[in-house]
Amino acid sequence: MDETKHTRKKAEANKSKKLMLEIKDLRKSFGDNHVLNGFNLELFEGENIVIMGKSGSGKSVMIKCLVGLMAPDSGTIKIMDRNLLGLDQRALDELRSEIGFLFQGSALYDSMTVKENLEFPLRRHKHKFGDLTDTTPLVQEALDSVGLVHALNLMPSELSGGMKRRVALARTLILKPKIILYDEPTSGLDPITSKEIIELMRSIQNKYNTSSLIITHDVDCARVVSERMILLIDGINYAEGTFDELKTSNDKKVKAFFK
Ligand SMILES: Nc1ncnc2c1ncn2[C@@H]1O[C@H](COP(=O)(O)OP(=O)(O)OP(=O)(O)O)[C@@H](O)[C@H]1O
Repeated sequence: MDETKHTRKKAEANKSKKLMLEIKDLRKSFGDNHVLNGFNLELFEGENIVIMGKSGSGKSVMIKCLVGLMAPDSGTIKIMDRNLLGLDQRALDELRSEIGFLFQGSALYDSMTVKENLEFPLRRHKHKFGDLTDTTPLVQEALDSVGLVHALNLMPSELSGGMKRRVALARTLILKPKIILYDEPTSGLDPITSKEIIELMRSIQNKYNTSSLIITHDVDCARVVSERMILLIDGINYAEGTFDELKTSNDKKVKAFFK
C-alpha cells in the first residue's frame, strides 16, 4: 500500500480510538535557549510512538513537563482527558500511578530482593490497590510478564544487565499503567539483550494494551516497536510518520537520523 494512504488509513482508525495523551503547543525556554517551540503530540490507546531527537533537542525537557517535574512556559498537556497543568499534588500523584516509567536511571535498590523492589511502588500508590495483605500474586504476575518469575528472591547484584532492565520493567508493570514512558530502553545493552527488551516491549503492549512513548536513538528499536515516529527538531514535531515513511523521506534533517 502507498505510505500516504497507509498514514491516512491509520489516522482514520485512530479517530475511533481513545486519546490517552495530548500535548498541544508546548513551549519552554531557558533564557535565550528556546528548547520547545510549539511541540504537539497525540498518543492513542494501544499505540507506541517513538520520539527521536538529537542530543540537547529537548526530549528530557518534554518528558519532565509531561510528568509534572517541570512547568512549561505555555501549552497544554492532557492525560486521559485530565489537564495536567491544573492538578494539585494529590491528583498528580494519582495520575502518575497510571503512568509507568522506564528511565535510564531507574536503578533497583541494591539492598532489597527483586520481590521487595517490586513491592515498593505498591506501597507508594496504596490508593490504587488498597492495603494488600499478600503482594505475591501481583509480584509474580509482573515478573511473569518479563519472564523472570524464578528471580523472585534474588538480589540485584545476582542479575545481569538485561535481567535488571527486565526487573525494572516489571516494577513499572506492577501498577498496571495505561501509559509507559521509556527513555532509551536499550542503551548500554548488547545487541542480543537489546533485541530481547524490544520484543518484550511489544509483548507488553499486546498483553496490556498499553500506550507508550519511547525515546530512543536505536533505529532498530524504533523500527520494531513504533506504530508512529516523531522527530523532535528545532523544538517542534518536525516530522511525523511510520518508520518506513520517515526512512524514505527526502528531507535532509530527517535522513540524518537513519544513516
Ligand atoms: N533546568 C535547566 N536549566 C537550563 N537549561 C536546561 C535545563 N534543562 C535542560 N536545559 C537545556 O535544554 C536543552 C534540552 O535539554 P534536554 O536534556 O531536554 O535534551 P535531550 O534531547 O534530552 O538530550 P539527550 O539526548 O542528550 O539526553 C539543552 O540545551 C539543555 O541545556
